[in-house]
Amino acid sequence: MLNFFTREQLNQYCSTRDGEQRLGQALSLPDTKLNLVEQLAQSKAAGCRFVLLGVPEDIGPRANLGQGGADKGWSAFLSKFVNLQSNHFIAAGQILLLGEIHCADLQQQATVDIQQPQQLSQLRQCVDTLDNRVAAVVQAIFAAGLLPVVIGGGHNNSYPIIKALSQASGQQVNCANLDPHSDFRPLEGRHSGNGFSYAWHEGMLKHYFVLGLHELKNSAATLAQLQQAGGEFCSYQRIFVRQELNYQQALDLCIDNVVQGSGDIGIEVDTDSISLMPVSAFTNCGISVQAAEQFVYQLAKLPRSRYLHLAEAAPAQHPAGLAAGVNEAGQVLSALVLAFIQGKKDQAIAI
Ligand SMILES: N=CN[C@@H](CCC(=O)O)C(=O)O
Repeated sequence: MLNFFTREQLNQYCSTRDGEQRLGQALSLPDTKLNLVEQLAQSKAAGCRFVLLGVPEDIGPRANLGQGGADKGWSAFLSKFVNLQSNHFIAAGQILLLGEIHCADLQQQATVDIQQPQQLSQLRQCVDTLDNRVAAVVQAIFAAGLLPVVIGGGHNNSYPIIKALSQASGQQVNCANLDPHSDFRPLEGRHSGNGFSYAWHEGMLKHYFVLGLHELKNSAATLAQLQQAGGEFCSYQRIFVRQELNYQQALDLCIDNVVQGSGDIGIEVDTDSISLMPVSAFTNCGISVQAAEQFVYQLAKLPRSRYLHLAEAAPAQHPAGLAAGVNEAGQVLSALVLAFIQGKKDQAIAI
């Protein structure tokens, strides 16, 4: 249920220029003769640290009654990332461009009328099927001692990633989530709004902190359930409207929360936290790209942070159209991946 990335695909994204080497020309690609476990072991032995994995789906946001388009986030990322320059600022050889979760069949099944309860329930079943595919591949990456960077699709994919990390590490996972939404909606069938409530309900999530939560984009029931689970947050309004603390102080609260205990740490970014980002739930009342980069960078510096997940980018939702959306989403996603790689390079010895 994983499609390895091929040289032919890469050539479609990567433009070359004499005298320059682009990231796409320097990073590693899988050997299609190997199976996933063999590939990951070989990559690890060859000095790889980061594994790029795409999830080209938007069934999660649609099963959450939201807008589609998150299936194109991965390709937008690739179109920008592989054309960045390869130079001494980045160890491109440490990056494996693994491929993408096979989603085409699920995407095809997802042309349903969500107003019909039975069809909505079918769509949520498809998300459940997707969960199993994502969890299996991500668990293999963790088991190989590598750091997955999961891009594209809805925020529903937080659940299988947390599950994979919890199973690979044998303990509950802590998560820092940059998001206006807590994604702690009821257990009503899987979708992009309940990845963390499902993970908590199944005993896989321990310390959970939402940075930049929007006070009026979370239902009273969701907030009550979050509180009952011991989840914490620092709201967008506390930081930017009432100015009770500054962004760095809020980020420090987040870090202090997720370093508790001994669990591995997940770095989750719903890109709908970023102002003007083309996403399923568009906002112009969000944070800056630089603030999101700082979130990723500072959390990546923690030795126990084990993955980066970038969700919800939906290029077609850009007000100026798809081409502008691909440009914007591709650049922002690339910047956040680079912040993660930089943070791991500057990682502290131990916390
Ligand atoms: N992952 C996003 N979750 C949001 C989506 C909101 C929207 O689509 O408008 C939520 O469930 O509230």
